[in-house]
Amino acid sequence: MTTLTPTPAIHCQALTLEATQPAAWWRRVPRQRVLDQCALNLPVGSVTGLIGRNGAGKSSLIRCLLGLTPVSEGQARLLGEDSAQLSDAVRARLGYVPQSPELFGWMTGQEHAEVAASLYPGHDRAWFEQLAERFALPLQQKADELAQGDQQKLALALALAHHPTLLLLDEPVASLDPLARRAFLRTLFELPERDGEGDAPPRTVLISSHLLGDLERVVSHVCFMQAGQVQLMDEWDALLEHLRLHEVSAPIRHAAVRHSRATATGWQLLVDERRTPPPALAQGGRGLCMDELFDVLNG
Ligand SMILES: Nc1ncnc2c1ncn2[C@@H]1O[C@H](COP(=O)(O)OP(=O)(O)OP(=O)(O)O)[C@@H](O)[C@H]1O
Repeated sequence: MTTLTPTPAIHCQALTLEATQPAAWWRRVPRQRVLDQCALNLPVGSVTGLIGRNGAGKSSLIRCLLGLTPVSEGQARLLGEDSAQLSDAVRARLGYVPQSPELFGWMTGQEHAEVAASLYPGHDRAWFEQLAERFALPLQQKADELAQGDQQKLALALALAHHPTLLLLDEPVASLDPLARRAFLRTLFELPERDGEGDAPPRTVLISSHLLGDLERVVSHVCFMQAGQVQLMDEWDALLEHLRLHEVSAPIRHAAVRHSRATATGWQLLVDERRTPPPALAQGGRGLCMDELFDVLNG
């Protein structure tokens, strides 16, 4: 009997984007590749935090996944279709919020909703208005007159209003105040249940953010990026359970050591207990929160 593997919501392999401009003079090592052989497999219903330092390649990856930036090599698939040739049916199931909201400055929130309704057959006006109320968003004001955070809220409400099956959010909460951030993250969490009713597939979310405390509360998976590469991609609960930080005097090379870095007093090793560590690393060590893991991976 053959077992069918469900189609992932996002799949990419060997995704590479060559830099089109010369490397900046201030970079010590000229960067030829904005993305370098990125591979991802995000199951339907997952909420994945995309994490990395400024310039790691998060926005570029999201744009390549969406087919907005043509890749130099490799392939990406969203909801089972090639990103470079998405059908209208798949486009109608996507929600995207770019880092800087793309709004029409002269139009009010209500007018934006009318445009969204003409583009997305599934646009749900009542849900859009509920979201606006939840985010305390003034819908009668022109986008140009909205504060930066309110512009971001409008972009979020518009992206959520047609109940997308797959949401790609590029630093969606960076300008939101703590109340609005909590309201948004609560909404994000509620959505799969809401759409899980009936026959609708659960929602998949890829969200980039530097607010790791927030991400830690909502994600099922994490993808750490560094210098255009996927550094670590896994289920967050599995990393919490199996990844341990060991402080040692000398580095140890072993398949269980996922990352090592020198410190002032010795070495820090990130050890994955699922890979049968050597005796010296089989016990001890300590678990890490997302902030600490970020520090170790980028230190
Ligand atoms: N077409 C291009 N040619 C050359 N360099 C590029 C190109 N596109 C992006 N870059 C550079 O690649 C790097 C990755 O940019 P990107 O915006 O994807 O990073 P990011 O992880 O989203 O950063 P941030 O957290 O600051 O938003 C940056 O240094 C950017 O300037």
